[in-house]
Amino acid sequence: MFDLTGQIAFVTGGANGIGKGIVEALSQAGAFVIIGDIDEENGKKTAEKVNGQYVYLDVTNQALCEKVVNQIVEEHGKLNILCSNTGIFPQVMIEDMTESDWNKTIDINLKGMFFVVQQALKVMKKQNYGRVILTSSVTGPITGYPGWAHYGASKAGQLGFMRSAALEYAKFGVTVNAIQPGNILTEGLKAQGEAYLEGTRQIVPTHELGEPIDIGYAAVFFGAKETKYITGQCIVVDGGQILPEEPSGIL
Ligand SMILES: NC(=O)C1=CN([C@@H]2O[C@H](COP(=O)(O)OP(=O)(O)OC[C@H]3O[C@@H](n4cnc5c(N)ncnc54)[C@H](O)[C@@H]3O)[C@@H](O)[C@H]2O)C=CC1
Ligand SMILES: CC(=O)C(C)=O
Repeated sequence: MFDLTGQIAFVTGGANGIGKGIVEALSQAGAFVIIGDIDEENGKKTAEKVNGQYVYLDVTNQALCEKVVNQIVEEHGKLNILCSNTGIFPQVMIEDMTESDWNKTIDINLKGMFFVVQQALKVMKKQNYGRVILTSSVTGPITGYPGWAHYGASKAGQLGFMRSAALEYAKFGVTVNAIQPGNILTEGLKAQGEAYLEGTRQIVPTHELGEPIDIGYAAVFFGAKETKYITGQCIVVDGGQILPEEPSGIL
């Protein structure tokens, strides 16, 4: 079950953090994984670790997204799985938020996702097969957090995009699904500061932050040929963070 041997997978933002966890899980399941990231040093290291491949990719560059996806197909003959995972989450309160703050987060998280997914969907439609997996978040679609209004909007926007994409491509054997991580210990999350991390440990029922591989296993599930009848859906991977109705529900 869930054997990805022979599958070609592309993971954006795969050099570090959650993307790296996705790369490792897909690779463990047998896929050949290509990492697209602006971080060349760590991208190459991660690729080496899984006997995969690194390619420079800035998801805000539409022409580059097209070129990279086409190069993957030229070199490997196909693209079975796309994990659109790149994202940033700087905190800034609404009153202080500049147009540039807003644009940067939306450009990377939402427009960048569109640029990559659009190219992959074209290829997958021709193949009559594909698995597109977005890394969204609980933040935006389900929860909020001070300083993450632009971020939450980008992550909720991804799910809006996903539902229409799932409908447009269902008859071509392509599924489009999303993972909604809670708090996963990555460099990006560490940048929020120790007080944030400790506060979060207290409100997650497991009292632990997630590991990148926890998201990777959900990506394997959505990436498998067996999950062909699931499209336009989300899996929350958050250690139960969004469940309690009030604080005494956290034991
Ligand atoms: N860490 C967490 O708790 C959560 C993270 N997420 C989402 O998971 C995804 C990954 O987050 P983390 O691993 O925590 O972040 P991270 O900051 O640890 O890693 C992000 C990766 O994206 C790459 N990247 C940044 N800008 C790029 C660009 N323009 N083009 C290509 N690559 C670029 C970075 O080089 C890095 O490798 C993001 O979409 C984030 O919103 C969602 C929920 C929770
Ligand atoms: C960064 C993020 O989406 C969190 C912590 O939910």
